[in-house]
Amino acid sequence: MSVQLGMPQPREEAGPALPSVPAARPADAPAGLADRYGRRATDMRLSLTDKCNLRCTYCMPAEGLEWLAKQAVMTAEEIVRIVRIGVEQLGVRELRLTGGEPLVRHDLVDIISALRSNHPDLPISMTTNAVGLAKKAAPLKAAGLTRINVSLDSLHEETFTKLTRRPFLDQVLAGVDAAWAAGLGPVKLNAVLMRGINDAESPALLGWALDRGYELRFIEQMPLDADHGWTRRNMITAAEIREILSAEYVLSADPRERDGAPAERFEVRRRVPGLDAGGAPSAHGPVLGTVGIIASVTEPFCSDCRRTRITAEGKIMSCLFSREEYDLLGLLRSGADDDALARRWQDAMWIKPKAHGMDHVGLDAPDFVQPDRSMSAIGG
Ligand SMILES: Nc1nc2c(ncn2[C@@H]2O[C@H](COP(=O)(O)OP(=O)(O)OP(=O)(O)O)[C@@H](O)[C@H]2O)c(=O)[nH]1
Ligand SMILES: C[S@@+](CC[C@H](N)C(=O)[O-])C[C@H]1O[C@@H](n2cnc3c(N)ncnc32)[C@H](O)[C@@H]1O
Ligand code: SF4
Ligand code: SF4
Repeated sequence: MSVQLGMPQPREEAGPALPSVPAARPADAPAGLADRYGRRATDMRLSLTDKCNLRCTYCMPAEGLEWLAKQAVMTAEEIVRIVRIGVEQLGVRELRLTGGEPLVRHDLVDIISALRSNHPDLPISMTTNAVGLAKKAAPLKAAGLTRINVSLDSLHEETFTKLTRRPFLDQVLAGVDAAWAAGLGPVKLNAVLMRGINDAESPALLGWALDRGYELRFIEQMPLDADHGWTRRNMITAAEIREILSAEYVLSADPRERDGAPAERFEVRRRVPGLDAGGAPSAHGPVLGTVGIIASVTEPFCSDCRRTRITAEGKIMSCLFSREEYDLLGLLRSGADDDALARRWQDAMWIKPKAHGMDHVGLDAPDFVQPDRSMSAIGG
């Protein structure tokens, strides 16, 4: 779909009317990427590609999903310029590279080197499925990548293959270890729990991660799958996750500040028979590590959201569930200067929805409309 410069680009799907004409950003609006609800985005999530070599059931369809044309995707130079504007003019304080699968970009190492040379102190992390990471972890570290998050839903080949529709578990495990060995820690792992598929494996997956010093996070499935198969009733909730884990572990609030993070962190101790019925942590059980729970659906964290997203084709998405996108790359390619690009970005962020793409919280609300893009195409 071609995009008109300066105009919000409504998604094409049928559904309830889009929000009314956005309020203009007032002249006295706070600096940076502020919005109408008093939040300020300092965490930039940039999608390097819409392509992926896995097809996770909660994200992509089994087949199909046309890739963007090569010329529609931001080049390395364009990415570097957009990040520079974000950091130098708009208060971006951390950068997350995502996709699609960032590792499928052949110029990934060059992009990271260029970003690092412009921004010596910027935390630059990457979220990846780790297929092919074993060979690339050391070069990525050398180029200046700070740390890495890996998606790993199961340690069982059959379950892994069922969920990702590809038989690459060994490669992913090798990638996780290589990331650790290369110094890309702390290594965080993401597991989306799917009822009847990998939910029962969650305590074992946690034990495996704790043994190795990886920080595992369990994620509530969001309605961002290309197949539109998500239902509120079928998803595994944060409360259920805590319940499943409590058979083997005692979780207690991590005293560290959450600081706008999607994951609520818990310290983990092994459950010792004889603990009180409320599961109070045993004075005897040592803390084995932490686990995170990302409860976007049942315990949303939108009121403290600090994220701004740029899709692989250079569109600004103020929210993961935005139904409106603003074209930054088109403006850049038209010859606009940095100030004009910064203003466009600020305008787009000013009208960031309150939560979940709407003016109220609720992925299960009757007026929620699932974006027609899958998570892979938005940039998770
Ligand atoms: N609702 C919502 N969920 C998000 C958003 N960003 C990420 N998530 C969810 O959080 C999960 C983990 O994201 P990651 O890319 O690993 O990064 P993170 O947890 O945000 O960041 P770190 O803990 O700092 O590494 C994703 O798989 C999504 O399910 C967001 O903006 N909104
Ligand atoms: C879209 S992927 C992109 C990066 C990389 N391909 C990966 O899988 O890590 C980013 C994150 O989104 C998560 N994700 C994808 N679809 C999701 C959904 N429907 N609900 C919740 N998280 C989802 C994945 O588990 C992954 O951790
Ligand atoms: S983008 Fe990430 S979550 Fe989506 S299919 Fe690829 S590996 Fe799976
Ligand atoms: S759903 Fe939107 S507002 Fe809520 S945390 Fe995610 S990006 Fe932020």
